[in-house]
Amino acid sequence: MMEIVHVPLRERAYDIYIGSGILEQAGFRIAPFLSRPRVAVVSDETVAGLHLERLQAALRVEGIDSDVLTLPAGEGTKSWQHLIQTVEWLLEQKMGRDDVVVVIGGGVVGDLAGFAASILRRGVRFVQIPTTLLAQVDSSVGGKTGINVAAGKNQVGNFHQPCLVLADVDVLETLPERAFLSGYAEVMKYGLLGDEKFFEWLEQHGEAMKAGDTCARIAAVRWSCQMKTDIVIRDETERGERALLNLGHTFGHALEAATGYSDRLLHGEGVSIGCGLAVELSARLGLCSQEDPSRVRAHLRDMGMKVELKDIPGDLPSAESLMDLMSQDKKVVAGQMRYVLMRGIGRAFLSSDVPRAEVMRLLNDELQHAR
Ligand SMILES: NC(=O)c1ccc[n+]([C@@H]2O[C@H](COP(=O)([O-])OP(=O)(O)OC[C@H]3O[C@@H](n4cnc5c(N)ncnc54)[C@H](O)[C@@H]3O)[C@@H](O)[C@H]2O)c1
Ligand SMILES: O=C(O)C(=O)C[C@@H](O)[C@H](O)[C@H](O)COP(=O)(O)O
Ligand SMILES: [Zn+2]
Repeated sequence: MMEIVHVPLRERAYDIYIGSGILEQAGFRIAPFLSRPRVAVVSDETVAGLHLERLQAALRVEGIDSDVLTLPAGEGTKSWQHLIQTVEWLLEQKMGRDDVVVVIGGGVVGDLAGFAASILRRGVRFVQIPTTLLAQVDSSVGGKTGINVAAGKNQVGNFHQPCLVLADVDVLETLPERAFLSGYAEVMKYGLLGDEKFFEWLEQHGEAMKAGDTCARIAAVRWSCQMKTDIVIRDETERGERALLNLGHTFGHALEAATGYSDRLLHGEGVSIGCGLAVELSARLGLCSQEDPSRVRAHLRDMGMKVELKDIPGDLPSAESLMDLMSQDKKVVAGQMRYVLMRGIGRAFLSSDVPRAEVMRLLNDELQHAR
């Protein structure tokens, strides 16, 4: 069972292979990109322990040698410290301009090592082998790479497209449920932002995906990658439409910063809560019906996801502080916040016309429930 999504970005075009048994094909799929039979692999400790051996075996079948850098698992790895470590290691490995870096793991190592590849000798090619649902449907596609810094989430980075993406849904079998649901938030985001039919399909098949149904997982990954590709090819560097992929992220990124990029709140959990807030804000502004926030939050609850601020363990800062964190958002233009809002499910749009007082009211109401 295999699907291919092509990303037609002229000289940066690439294919996304999605299916079962794709990891075993890594050697012959990567070989055509190599100028010599050697790659540098970057992973994290958890993924390396579970899936690295199979990757290296698949490479060996094609006579490809691999050296491996294994980083700590978790959001904290998307840092200056680990960026330096990764770049220095790639230089020690004498990875040249014509070599290829292979990243196997979730969005954390994908974003970090993709960024390292983008600045190594002013840019070397890299292959993404995403092992979380989130990475398969979102972070491995579209070329956003980067790290978190004191000023905020992904504030230092680059657009650098991979040359190949290998998404093997079999590796999701070892993924803990919490990480699966975090990725599911980004899947649901696509339905909310641009395709009500997909949202309906998720309402019907979300449980099957969670239970491990391979066909449902392949279908959802393909659908998501195709939707992201369609947007990215029209607006690769986020001058306009691509910002729709940021639905739920203005709130979500601020919440991740407020919780210290820690285990208290995973990226997708921030997105899940952020999508709930974005649709609630849209309803309060009279842009969509009052039923929409209820429907979205009901589906999230049914799936067992975090939905409201009260679902975040521990204390949260004030609405004022959250607004301050949100002011670092990359969608800000001329000092003005821009929000992704909804006219209905599947009908997101970008707006700079949102009264600050309305956002403050929403955050204060939600914080009150959380106390
Ligand atoms: N570049 C983009 O377009 C983009 C899009 C969405 C999210 N992101 C970024 O992605 C990051 C989140 O990615 P993530 O959710 O994949 O987190 P992650 O990379 O931290 O992975 C989650 C956890 O699952 C473990 N893991 C990974 N694959 C596994 C497997 N198959 N079996 C068992 N455990 C496994 C990891 O070791 C980690 O502990 C955030 O930093 C977010 O900002 C980037
Ligand atoms: O690919 C995009 O564009 C996205 O916005 C996808 C998001 O899910 C992702 O979290 C991205 O890293 C956020 O980008 P940022 O520019 O808001 O940091
Ligand atoms: Zn995201």
